[in-house]
Amino acid sequence: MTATIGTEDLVTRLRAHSRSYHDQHPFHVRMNAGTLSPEQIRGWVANRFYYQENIPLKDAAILSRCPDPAVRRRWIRRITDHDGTAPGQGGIEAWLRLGEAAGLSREEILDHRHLVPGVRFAVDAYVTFARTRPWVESVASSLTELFAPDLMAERLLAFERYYGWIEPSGLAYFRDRLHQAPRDSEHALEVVTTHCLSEQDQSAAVDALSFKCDVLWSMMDAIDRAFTA
Ligand SMILES: O=C(O)c1cc(C(=O)O)c2c(n1)C(=O)C(=O)c1cc(C(=O)O)[nH]c1-2
Repeated sequence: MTATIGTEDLVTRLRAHSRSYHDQHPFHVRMNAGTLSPEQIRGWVANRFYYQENIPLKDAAILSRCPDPAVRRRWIRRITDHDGTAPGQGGIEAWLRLGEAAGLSREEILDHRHLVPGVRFAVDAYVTFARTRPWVESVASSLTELFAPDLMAERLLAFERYYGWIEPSGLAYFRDRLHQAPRDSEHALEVVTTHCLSEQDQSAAVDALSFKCDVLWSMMDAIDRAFTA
């Protein structure tokens, strides 16, 4: 028989990954300290768009592998948050508006001309993970969102304070995520703690979160290398 281990332990192990979250990446540290140039901010926005575009594909992959209607009913909300329910709505559109507010054209964001190989590889690896790993592991990999709200709040303050050349209406994406991310991560944590009862399943969940921290970190490394002289 496989031993059952307390969920408190699991939550502690998962939360400990805040230490490898991308908020501590030197590029983010410089962003929040207000020392990035407009070109560097634009490079980050254009590259992060590839992540934004792929999040709904990743969530659709999770839905396609999840046998539980109750989980699917809540998880599907993530897709409509990003895609909206009509043209001109949703998070992907909000990110495009952030790009425009920062001086990029829609066209140059959508055609990926600024996308660097390392970001493409990291994001594609995240989507492939969701398509190939057990669905609960993919849910666990989304738990970086436990750590996202603090970074979003810090980023909002930094953008308002240091990057006044960005049209303030372009920051709506970050404001929306401030309440979406806690709602989403609370659900993901509920799924993981309900389904991962054996040491083996709990370790797989922790490994999935570790993999995701690496995805985010690799994206930042690639952006930093491409846009820092
Ligand atoms: O700007 C960020 O630092 C950040 C981080 C993360 C994250 O921690 O995965 C997400 C987002 N933003 C985000 O906007 C978003 O929609 C999102 C979805 C997910 C996910 O894994 O399902 N993470 C994140």
